[in-house]
Amino acid sequence: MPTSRRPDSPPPPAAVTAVGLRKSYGDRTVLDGIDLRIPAGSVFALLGPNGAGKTTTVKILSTLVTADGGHAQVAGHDLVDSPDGVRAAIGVTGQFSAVDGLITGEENMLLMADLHHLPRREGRRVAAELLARFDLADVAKKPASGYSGGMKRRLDIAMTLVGNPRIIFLDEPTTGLDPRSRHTMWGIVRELVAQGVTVFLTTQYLDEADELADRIAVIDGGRIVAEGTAEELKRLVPGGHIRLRFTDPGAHRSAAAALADAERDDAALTLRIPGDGSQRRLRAILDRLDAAGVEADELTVRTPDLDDVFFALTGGPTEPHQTQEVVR
Ligand SMILES: Nc1ncnc2c1ncn2[C@@H]1O[C@H](COP(=O)(O)OP(=O)(O)OP(=O)(O)O)[C@@H](O)[C@H]1O
Repeated sequence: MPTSRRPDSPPPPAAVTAVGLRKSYGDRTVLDGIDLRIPAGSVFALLGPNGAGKTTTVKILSTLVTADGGHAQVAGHDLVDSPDGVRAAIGVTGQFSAVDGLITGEENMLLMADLHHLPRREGRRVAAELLARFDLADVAKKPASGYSGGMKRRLDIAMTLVGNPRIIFLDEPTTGLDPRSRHTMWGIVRELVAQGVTVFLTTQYLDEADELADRIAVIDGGRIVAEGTAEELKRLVPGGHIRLRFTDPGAHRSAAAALADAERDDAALTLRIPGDGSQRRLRAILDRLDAAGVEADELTVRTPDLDDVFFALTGGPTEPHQTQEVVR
């Protein structure tokens, strides 16, 4: 559930602002003028298909790559004037993990503690605390190469937190993880935000953005094509519908006659009726079918979701459409 703010409270300061960020590789424009404003303490999702420019945005904002144009501030530090200030305030975990598989989880953590110049005793304390918090205490003394994908991601985030960053960039944190590990990762993100950390995540998964983000920007071909809350984005697309499927052509014909506002597909023997899927709307449709003496073989309700937004804005879905089936 995204974090919420009291309506009368002043807007929080920005953790990240970017204006007109541009980047090209050769003659290929990868970012074509990206504007962002991410309030401190919120979760922001940059949602886009492969090659949209998500990782490039993260690399620029985390000072790993220089932009060709535009400017940005992260944690109040300008990327160009104060890259060290930016680096001191952020943590980044990417698709290419910082975890060294040849050493143990604990050794990876202690290495990070050394990089942050923590005194030895303090480093051990922080490492042990974070390993426990991320459910890695039992495997702390085993080489990280034997960890599962989810464990490696958790270790990666734990390593990032050694520096106590106020802003964390998570580049596709759940790509390749099984559903359980994805949910664990979502829990971790929520916990971070509860502690006041700002989370900037990139994702190809609409449900992930929907689940976690206060605001979502949809990026496609290096441009932000829409930005808003999940609800605002869903309002951009036409409403849902109720779909009836028949096996008997006669029943299909009778139902079509009874439901004059239905869109009819004679080949598939389906009817598609605009509607919000509310109980009242469903009852009205079923009553009309009953009155006509026909019964549908399948009834599905489809409410607009981020898939639809994605489809409308980028010209293609990233995942198969999910339908909520209510009667079969
Ligand atoms: N160092 C580079 N040299 C040349 N092209 C690059 C370089 N880095 C990225 N690109 C190109 O820039 C485009 C955007 O890449 P980017 O990694 O930012 O996309 P992405 O949205 O993160 O996609 P993915 O989900 O696949 O990681 C891609 O077409 C990619 O091939």
